[in-house]
Amino acid sequence: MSTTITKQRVTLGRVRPIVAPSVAKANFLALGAELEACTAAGCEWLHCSVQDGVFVPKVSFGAPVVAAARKACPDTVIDVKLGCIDPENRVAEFAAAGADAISFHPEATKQPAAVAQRIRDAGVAPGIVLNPGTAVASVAPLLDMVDIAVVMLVSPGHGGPKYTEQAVEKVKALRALRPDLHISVDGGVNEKIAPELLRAGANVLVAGGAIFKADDKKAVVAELIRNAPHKRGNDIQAADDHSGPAGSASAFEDDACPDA
Ligand SMILES: O=C(CO)[C@@H](O)[C@H](O)COP(=O)(O)O
Repeated sequence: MSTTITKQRVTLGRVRPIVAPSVAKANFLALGAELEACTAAGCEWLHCSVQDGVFVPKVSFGAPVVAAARKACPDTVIDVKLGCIDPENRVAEFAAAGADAISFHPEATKQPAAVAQRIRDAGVAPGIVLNPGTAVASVAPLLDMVDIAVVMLVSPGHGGPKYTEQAVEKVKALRALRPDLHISVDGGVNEKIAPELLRAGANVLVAGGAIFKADDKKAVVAELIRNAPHKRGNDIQAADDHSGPAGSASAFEDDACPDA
């Protein structure tokens, strides 16, 4: 299992709650100001959902927008999710654009382990994305090769139902397998379902509409992680239940939190 620092901004170990606005939902006419407002509100990561119109039916944006986000927010983690066929062909481009993390769909490539290694060799933290139809068992052999698992609550680009309960079960299973992993949840995440996802063991909340539609982004960020199990006095049982070997502590830090 990798326990080293992959790149300065994405580290492994005792995880903490992080809010990652999904840049695709920003107002592109005011992108710099929108992203700066997110970081000022306490968002430590920015989530860039790249969709190629093939693996994901919609087209979102590419490396120039990622580079713009990097420029607007030089100290923020730029977390790229490649909704692209053959992600191996995109790694160099997004690493050069300034990505700190690149996640990909295992189904989008014939050689997922090689893609994870290519991302790491580029100095970027690798991650895998689990669509609603992707089982944890099917990605288990890859888990030791990545620093992030993104659990989708929706089918990217398709709309349709939100698979919250299935996502909660996947998060619990992933947390049991990798106590130090960044486990991200994505797709319709809001203040109502965030507590359940955090209790299950997720620590990165990707939120698009919830953040970008809000006038008071700081209040939304605070509300999203208000019941995070890392906070003293809150119920940390669920996180402890999935924190790895017997006797190990909760995966959640006690006191590192954007609004603490
Ligand atoms: O890439 C995707 C979905 O395909 C996500 O990153 C969404 O764009 C998140 O936005 P909300 O569903 O939270 O509004």
